Amino acid sequence: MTDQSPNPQAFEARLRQIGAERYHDRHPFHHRLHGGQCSMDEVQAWVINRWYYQSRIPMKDAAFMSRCTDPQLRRIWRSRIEDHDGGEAEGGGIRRWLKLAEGVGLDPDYVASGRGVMPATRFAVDAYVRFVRDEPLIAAMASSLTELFAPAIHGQRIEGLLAHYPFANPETTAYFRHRLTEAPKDVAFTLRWVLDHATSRADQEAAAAALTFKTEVLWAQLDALWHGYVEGSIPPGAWRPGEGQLR
Ligand SMILES: O=C(O)c1cc(C(=O)O)c2c(n1)C(=O)C(=O)c1cc(C(=O)O)[nH]c1-2
Repeated sequence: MTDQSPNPQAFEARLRQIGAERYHDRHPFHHRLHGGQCSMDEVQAWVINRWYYQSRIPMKDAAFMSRCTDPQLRRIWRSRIEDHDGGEAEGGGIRRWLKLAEGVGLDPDYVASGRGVMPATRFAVDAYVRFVRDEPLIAAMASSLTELFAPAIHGQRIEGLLAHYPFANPETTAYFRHRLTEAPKDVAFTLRWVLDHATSRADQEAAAAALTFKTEVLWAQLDALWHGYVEGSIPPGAWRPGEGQLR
């Protein structure tokens, strides 16, 4: 029996359609943030919770690399960890995120401690790390393909923050500017790899499901932020406005 898997162009179009329908650029919290309607409490809540995602990205990439038997794949993948951790002197994305934290008036040590992160943020992000650790390599790689859609949202964010919030300046938005070149580099390689290797119907289904799962990881974090800080239903143990401020 022949496998009627769609050609790579059709498969790529399917992946892009998942982003068009489900990526978190469509979430009302992002419209509010980029449109300048967030209060500073809401901005601080976003920075604290999104920190947890940032902090776990290099850990999920290390989990991925621990499973790669191919040195060439590890060589390429390790630049993702370097982008976030950087060198001791200059740092990387993690340090740039903490500059944003300071810029919005938060104590960077408080943010880096992870205290105050909402349970739903933890559950969503931890699920992503576990997915990449446990699922087949094609699915693990495909789950990072949300980055196909990230440069557009980073561009909107830089523009929106600079237009609407006094804390926004080249230093506090540096995290997003760096991602404008880092993400396309990562995603060009990963998309090519997934298109070349997911040639059976089953692999294409698994890759599409992985990308869908990842859009849910991102969306769930913003739903939690909205419920907690826009609607004011802060879960027990989560950050409360006024805590963790820069002195
Ligand atoms: O601000 C965003 O909307 C956004 C989204 C995503 C994404 O699509 O997963 C990432 C990032 N930023 C990001 O900064 C980042 O380093 C990153 C790494 C990954 C990944 O899955 O490996 N996604 C993302």
